Amino acid sequence: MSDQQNPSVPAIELINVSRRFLSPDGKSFMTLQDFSMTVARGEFVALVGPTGCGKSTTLNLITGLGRPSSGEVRVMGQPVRGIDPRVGFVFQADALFPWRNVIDNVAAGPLFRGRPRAEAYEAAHDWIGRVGLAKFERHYPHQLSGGMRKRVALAQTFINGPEILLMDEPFSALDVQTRVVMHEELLQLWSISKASVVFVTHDLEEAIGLADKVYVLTARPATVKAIHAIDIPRPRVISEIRYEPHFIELSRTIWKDLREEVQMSSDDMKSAA
Ligand SMILES: Nc1ncnc2c1ncn2[C@@H]1O[C@H](COP(=O)(O)OP(=O)(O)OP(=O)(O)O)[C@@H](O)[C@H]1O
Repeated sequence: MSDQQNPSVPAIELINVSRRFLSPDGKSFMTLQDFSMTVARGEFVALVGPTGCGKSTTLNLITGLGRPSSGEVRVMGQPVRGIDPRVGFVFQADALFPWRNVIDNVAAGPLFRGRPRAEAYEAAHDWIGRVGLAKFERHYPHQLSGGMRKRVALAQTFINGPEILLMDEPFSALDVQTRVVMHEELLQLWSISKASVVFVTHDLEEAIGLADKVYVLTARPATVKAIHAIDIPRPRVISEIRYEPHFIELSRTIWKDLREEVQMSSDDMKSAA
């Protein structure tokens, strides 16, 4: 059996990864340093850390958009060498085509991948139904609410059957109630898809509610400060678990780690200003 198919080979591995950038004045600085992370197949990992520490950079290395300065990044046991069709993304900004209606947006991925038109549209119709937008197939993005656009983005991503899903603050622009609805929607889709997820967020409650593991990153250069296993049973009802004593206890413990780094990062920014 090849590494690609072997379920005991992790979906994602970052092994002692460092990433160096040049600042606008030409100085070199480290964003990630000796950063190691393993995401098992079907695992949901959340990354939290102070602003600017290197969370999006980490996702870029997994996508193949960026390359590590040292260390290794592997997807399904193989070194990352470029954009991998098994990887799906959902970012903070919508990636919807404003000139296409909902069904054309959702069908775009399979069409691009060469699926026959009738098949692509049938799958799009199915996915739009699954995210609760059956009555909105002919609407254009500007005619939808922020939450509805996110549902389209989820359908647009899951229709391609990603084995790995990278999410960079996907729900941060939504109001609190819509976010909770989207969390439940995402968990539902994820439980069916069995994708391995890396979810970047500033919101600790969001991280705990969704993830199997929460990685706390240090202030820049980011390295792993702590890994917290979230032993809350699934399926989870996000709107309810956040009031449970164990959830509050986890929040308190993880925030203790995170707070120190947020403080350090804020002090660094002030001294650099
Ligand atoms: N291509 C690049 N060239 C130069 N510097 C970069 C580049 N990409 C990122 N950086 C810098 O690397 C650091 C980490 O950026 P990154 O976007 O990964 O942080 P983040 O943790 O995702 O931030 P936030 O929480 O604010 O979204 C920042 O100082 C950023 O300015």
